[in-house]
Amino acid sequence: MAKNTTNISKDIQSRKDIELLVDEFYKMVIKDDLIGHFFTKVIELDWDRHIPVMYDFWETSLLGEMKYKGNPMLKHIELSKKETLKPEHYERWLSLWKQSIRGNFEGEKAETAIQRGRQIGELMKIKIEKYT
Ligand code: HEM
Repeated sequence: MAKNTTNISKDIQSRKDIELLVDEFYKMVIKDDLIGHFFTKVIELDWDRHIPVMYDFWETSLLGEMKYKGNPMLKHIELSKKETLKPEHYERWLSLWKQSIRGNFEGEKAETAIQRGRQIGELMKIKIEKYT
């Protein structure tokens, strides 16, 4: 059998794994024709601040380290007031999230990460419709 030279077949287990995942995700996001501009034009993100927040968010969600203390719903309600978040935006977000997970990890946490992304996205859609 060919030697596995990638880290596929390894589950998400550490902060380092989360960092790799989030970095891979954002590499795709900023180039994306449908949602990239939310991060580069609608909000001119301070990446040095935003990226560690995302590491903390996913570390909290997947590894149970209670590092993230923000309110993502509120952030996206405010975002959607600037440019409406539509179903196709959530779909693309989820599709990129899935690609970055499936391309790098495999296992229980990897599946949980996909489920969480989907569930939180669904919840955002409902809340944003209600509050914008
Ligand atoms: C339509 C899809 C989405 C778009 C276009 C989007 C875009 C953005 C943008 C532009 C920000 C920065 C907001 C700011 O700092 O003012 C942000 C923050 C964030 N997003 Fe999303 N997002 C989407 C979906 C999601 C989903 C489904 C999740 C979670 C599973 C998520 C988690 C977060 C978190 C945790 C933050 C950081 C909030 C904070 O600073 O405390 N996003 N998003």
